[in-house]
Amino acid sequence: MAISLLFPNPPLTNPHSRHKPTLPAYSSTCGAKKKAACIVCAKSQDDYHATLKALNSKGRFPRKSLGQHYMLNSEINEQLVGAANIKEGDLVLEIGPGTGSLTNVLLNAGATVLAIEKDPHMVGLVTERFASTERFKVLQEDFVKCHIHSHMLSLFENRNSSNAKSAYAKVVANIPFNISTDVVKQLLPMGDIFSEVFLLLQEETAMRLVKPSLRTSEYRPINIFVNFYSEPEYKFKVPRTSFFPQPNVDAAVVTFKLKQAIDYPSVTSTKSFFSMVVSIFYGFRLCFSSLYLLSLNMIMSFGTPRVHFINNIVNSAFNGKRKMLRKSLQHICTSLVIEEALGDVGLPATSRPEELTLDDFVRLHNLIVEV
Ligand SMILES: C[S@@+](CC[C@H](N)C(=O)[O-])C[C@H]1O[C@@H](n2cnc3c(N)ncnc32)[C@H](O)[C@@H]1O
Repeated sequence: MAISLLFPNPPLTNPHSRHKPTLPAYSSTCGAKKKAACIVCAKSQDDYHATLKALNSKGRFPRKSLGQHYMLNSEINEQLVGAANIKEGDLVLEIGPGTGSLTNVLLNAGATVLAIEKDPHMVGLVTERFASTERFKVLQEDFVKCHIHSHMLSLFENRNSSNAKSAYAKVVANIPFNISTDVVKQLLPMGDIFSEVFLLLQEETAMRLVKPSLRTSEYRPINIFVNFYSEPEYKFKVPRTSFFPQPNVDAAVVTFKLKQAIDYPSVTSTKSFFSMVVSIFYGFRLCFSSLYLLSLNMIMSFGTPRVHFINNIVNSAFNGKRKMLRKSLQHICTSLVIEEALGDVGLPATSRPEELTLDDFVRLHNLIVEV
């Protein structure tokens, strides 16, 4: 009883506050709907009380630094798993399982789930919760730093091939909002591993990634990146009241259908293409050999060169200024050559980066950059 006074539903107390109330033991029955029943405990349902009970069992409070906003609405988890069309035998990567509410729905759909969770207490919680199934594995790692490509490859190798339905895995996750861009940048170039990525993101981020308009300040190099590697789609809005603790913003589910390397836009070099995109947007004067050295440096430090290289390029791009292309590309060739190339692409000589589509960037790159 006391717990509902401390955290009325919807919660009035901010559990991210420094003045944390003590959580008393919660002892009521959960009264689950059969649809969302846990594969371990047929009565469990991941609603408000079950989530508090789970956190309480480990003496945990949601941590803001880990973006811990837990999903209280099983219907949304069902909708997310339904949108991802998860079937028996599918291999799914989940980032941040938390108390395991989404994991539970994925497992119930017949998936084998690899979860990456940073918080050791949550790792303990889901390990116990799903101890009875061999279709669940959790690694205590920071997703931003982990070698997800090699984890997935070894999972594919160890998978019982008779059970495997697809040569590709999917990503289905309610991720912490603060690592959204890192997750997107890391996963989208992995079309050799994943067919689709389904993410619950902050709604504003979802709109920026999926529906940026040309000629607006929302249009950025990350949009070129997203469309280069995937076909993004906005699925549905998730109101902030679905989470505990309630965030200050609404969320949305987006999907990225990953392209195979053979379907990437035809550029002579991915490296020089993204370098050029950044140069165009922000007028950097780094020559490609400097960028190449930078990428070698990253090979040494991180081990996954291509992704981290591009991460760096796109990250840098967020901080710059916008200029006309004939100015920002002067370190590559003369204004005259740039104006001619723009003409060949069918664009005015005064074009600015936010006026170019992905296809325009590709054509321009292939006209002016000698690799
Ligand atoms: C928004 S909560 C979602 C929890 C759960 N999936 C749900 O729907 O209720 C995000 C989860 O990601 C975990 N997390 C935060 N940062 C992480 C990181 N860098 N790598 C892996 N997991 C992380 C948090 O501990 C938390 O469990």
